[in-house]
Amino acid sequence: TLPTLDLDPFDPEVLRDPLPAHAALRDAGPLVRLPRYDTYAIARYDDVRAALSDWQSFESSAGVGLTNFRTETPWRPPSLLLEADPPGHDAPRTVLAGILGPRALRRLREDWAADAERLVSDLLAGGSAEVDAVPALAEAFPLRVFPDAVGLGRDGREHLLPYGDHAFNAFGPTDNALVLAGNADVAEHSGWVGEQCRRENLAPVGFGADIWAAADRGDLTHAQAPLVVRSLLTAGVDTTVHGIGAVLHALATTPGAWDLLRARPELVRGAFDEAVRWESPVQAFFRTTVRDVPVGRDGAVLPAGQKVLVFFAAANRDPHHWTDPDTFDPTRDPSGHVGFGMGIHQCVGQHVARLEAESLLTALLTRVTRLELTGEPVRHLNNTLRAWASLPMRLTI
Ligand code: HEM
Ligand SMILES: O=C(O)c1ccc(C2CC2)cc1
Repeated sequence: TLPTLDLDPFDPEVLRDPLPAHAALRDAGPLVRLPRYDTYAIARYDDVRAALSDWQSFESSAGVGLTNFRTETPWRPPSLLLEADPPGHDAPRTVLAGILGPRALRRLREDWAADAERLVSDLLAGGSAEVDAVPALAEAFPLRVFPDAVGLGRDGREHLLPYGDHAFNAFGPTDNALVLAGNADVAEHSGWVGEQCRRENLAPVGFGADIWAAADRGDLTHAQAPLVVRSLLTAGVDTTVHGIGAVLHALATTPGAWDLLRARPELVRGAFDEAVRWESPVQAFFRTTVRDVPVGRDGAVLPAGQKVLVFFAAANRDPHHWTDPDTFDPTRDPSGHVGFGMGIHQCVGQHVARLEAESLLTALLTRVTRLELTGEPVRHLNNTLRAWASLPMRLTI
């Protein structure tokens, strides 16, 4: 029989410190039963990679949360990328990959660097500064550059973070406290987000306009276009906010890391990916088995029609794959990490995330000689996101 853990991965205390639970899952075996939710978990690096690469056996179109779209109603119309499989997944993915690809982002590099310098310069106008790096940097920078890059209007942008936070909570159990708390305001946030996806509400230049132009070219249908814009608004804000929070926390708490990056700016992009590996802002997503599928090499078989939680975060700290996995090492080569996923659903916005982080970190590294915590960091709990609510820091010039 399969190893079983009476673990609730969505328990607030597990969300606050998931590392012991991830270690227990890896130690228990390649496939572990979680009877709490009548589901399963895969946490070892090799088995996570295998599951993510085998989209035919592990589908996304039944949803990547606990809710099984085959038998339950999703809280919002399913994503045409995240909650779709080939062939339906193919066109929206190809369109977004072109719009968010490294070449397409070249035109943003200069503006985002200048905007990061302005943000940092304002922050340091009075010399060294004590800030909460979450609102002042991790939230402020993405919310300055990404809505403009999408082509959103000025008003209502305060809906973006709470909408995304609820969306990420809603991948968990829909009756848990975090989801219930979010239900109160979700209609308002969701209504605003839906409005912004309409062609007439998007600027003539930006990712949104590019999506509608793809529909004009016939690469998408016009009915699909707003949902593809919605994907950007759902996936593109909270993730980068918490990715930047993670790398700032990692740099402030790893002796010598800040000095190293000031001396070797070519390490900046790798350091962000190392932070995405180390912290895994997106912790885990579900898949649903299409057939009975073997997992691991000890004969375990996952029955068809089952939801299984695929733990990116646990794989990213698997000692059988990574040397000294719990250490944030900006000189490590983090390639192969699954913090952006792996396979056909691998993050299509990863280049946007990297450019945002690189722009802000470069502006900070140029001006700040020392980055340190001045108080206890505070976690922001979410069913899917690993996040900081507060990072009290001193930026010394
Ligand atoms: C640090 C920041 C980010 C992290 C950690 C992250 C993480 C991920 C992960 C783990 C997946 C795979 C989901 C799966 O396998 O089911 C994914 C997919 C996706 N991400 Fe990101 N993401 C980030 C930033 C972004 C940004 C900035 C955008 C948009 C501009 C974005 C848009 C998407 C979309 C649309 C998908 C679905 C791709 C598909 O299913 O083909 N992400 N992301
Ligand atoms: O397509 C979407 O709506 C979507 C929502 C959330 C994500 C998470 C993985 C970053 C990705 C896509």
